[in-house]
Parts: sequence; C-alpha cells; structure tokens
Amino acid sequence: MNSIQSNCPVLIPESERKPLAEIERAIITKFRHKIYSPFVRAIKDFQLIKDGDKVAVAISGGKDSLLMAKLFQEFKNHSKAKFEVEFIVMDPGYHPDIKRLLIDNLNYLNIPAHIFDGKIFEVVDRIAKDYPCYMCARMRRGALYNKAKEIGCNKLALGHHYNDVIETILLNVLYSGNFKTMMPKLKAQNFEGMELIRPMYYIEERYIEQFTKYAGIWPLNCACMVAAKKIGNKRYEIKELINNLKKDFEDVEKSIFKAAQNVNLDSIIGWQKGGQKYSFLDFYDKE
Ligand SMILES: Nc1ncnc2c1ncn2[C@@H]1O[C@H](COP(=O)(O)OP(=O)(O)OP(=O)(O)O)[C@@H](O)[C@H]1O
Repeated sequence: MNSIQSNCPVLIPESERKPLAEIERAIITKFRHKIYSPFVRAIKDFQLIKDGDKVAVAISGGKDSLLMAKLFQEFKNHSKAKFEVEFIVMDPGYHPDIKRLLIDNLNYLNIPAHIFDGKIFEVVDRIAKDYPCYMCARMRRGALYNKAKEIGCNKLALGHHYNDVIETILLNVLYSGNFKTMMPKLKAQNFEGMELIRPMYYIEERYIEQFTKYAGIWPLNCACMVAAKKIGNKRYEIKELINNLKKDFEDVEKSIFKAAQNVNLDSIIGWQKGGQKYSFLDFYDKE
C-alpha cells in the first residue's frame, strides 16, 4: 500500500491551465447547457437546497467534485437562494504527491476547503483487505457526515453524476438481482438532521471530462492506495457494456435512467418499502 497506482484512465488536459476567470466564465457560457443548467435543474426538480441550508460540498480532488465545487460557487453568485456553502476534503491517506496536486488545484481554483485526515486507507488495508471498497465507502461517508456536522452544515453534497446513476442501476440489476437507483437526495440514517444531496444528477460524465480538459486541470484519478485496479473493475465493465449497447441503440442511457422514474408497481412481483417486504399477492385479491 505504498505506491500510486497507474492503471486508471487519465484525463489529459487540452492545454495549459486556463486563467481562473476564464474557467469560471466557461461554466456559465460555453458549458452552460451541458453543465450549469442541468446542475440548477436538479437542484430545482429534486428540491435539493432550501433557504437557510448550510451545505458541505465534499471534494475528493477528482474531476467531478472539483467541478461541483465551482458550480456551487457560481450558483451562489447567480441565484437568489439564501444558503451557505463550506468545502470539505477528507485525506484518506493520499500519497504525498497526490496530496500536493490536490492542494495545488484547490488553491488555483480558489476553493477554500477544510482539509482533514481520515486515515481510512491505513485502517481499511489492515482490517478489510478482502472487501476494501465497501468498508472504505462506509467509513468515508461517516467521516464526511461528521465533519459536515462539526462545521454546522445540514447537508452533504456528493459529486455523483448521470452516468454514475445509470451504472448503479445496471450494477444492481446484473450483479445483485435487484432494482435500485442512486437517489438524488436522502436522509442520513446515523446523523440526525443531515441530508445527502447529489446536485450533479443530470450532468453527463463526458461533459465533465470536456470541461476538465478545456480548463487544463489535472484532477486526481483513482487515488486509492488500497484496492488498486481490483475494484474499479465492475464499474469499468458496466461502462464498457453500456458503450457497446450504445452502438446499436443511441438512447440506451436515457432509457435506463428513466426506468427508475417510471416503475409500474402493477407489473412488479415484489418490492421493499421502509425495510418491509411486499408481494403483488398481498394486494391481488383485494383489487
Ligand atoms: N476523500 C474525499 N473527501 C471528500 N469527499 C469525497 C472524498 N472521496 C469521495 N468524496 C465525495 O464522494 C463522491 C463520490 O466518490 P467517488 O470516489 O465515487 O468519486 P468519483 O466518481 O471518482 O468522483 P470524483 O471525480 O469527484 O472523485 C465524490 O464526488 C465526492 O463528492
């Protein structure tokens, strides 16, 4: 657990880093339709932010959450919503070179963040060698909620995007035999009063990549020091599967995404709600 892994896809910038003012302007001009508008639309559609909210924007240093931080700054400058924003970064035990790159990006992009140590890689490597990702994700979520709460926030924003949602649906169907999507918001189970929000829900990953390359930023990618290439695999396989499906059916992603908004309970055998299991038979003779 001591080297930076090298097997992940790397985003290569198109050019030198653009000046900050240009990057910020591009969010609301060049990338308005592809990025800024879907961000605002998700906030409105799913009622992600209310007046008086204090949102902790969680930044890993990857392309998605760096952009999310800038989107929040733009949204705060341009909308009438009365809310506060804090930026939080948990260092899970990044390689020193990775951490340097992360801090350099935050400084360059003018994102004032609370950076705190999570020591998660070390613990996960010690106690959960065989299932590091599950453990890491759980510990990370807990650490982020804790920090958000400590600095007075009631919401935690994560940088999951449109393609994460689609891949999650397919991963569940194909590998777990259930139909579950990633929710645009949910109430934290162990942190009373806290909510998790995903304002990048409608933003397609290819546009995040385009933006990042355009801005000339080198984001962190796969900074994990524990599971190396091992885990990302299922997600990469699903990505490849979807890309293959798209060759024959261009709108396949839209269909998968929409499937979670159009579930017809009259044509479902069984489902769960609030931890309780139901069967169509429970209702069959009553109808
Ligand atoms: N170390 C961290 N500190 C703060 N937030 C984090 C950290 N790791 C993950 N997150 C949050 O959780 C989200 C999902 O994490 P995941 O590892 O799946 O990221 P990702 O898909 O690679 O996105 P990103 O490009 O933002 O890293 C991130 O977008 C970010 O909001």
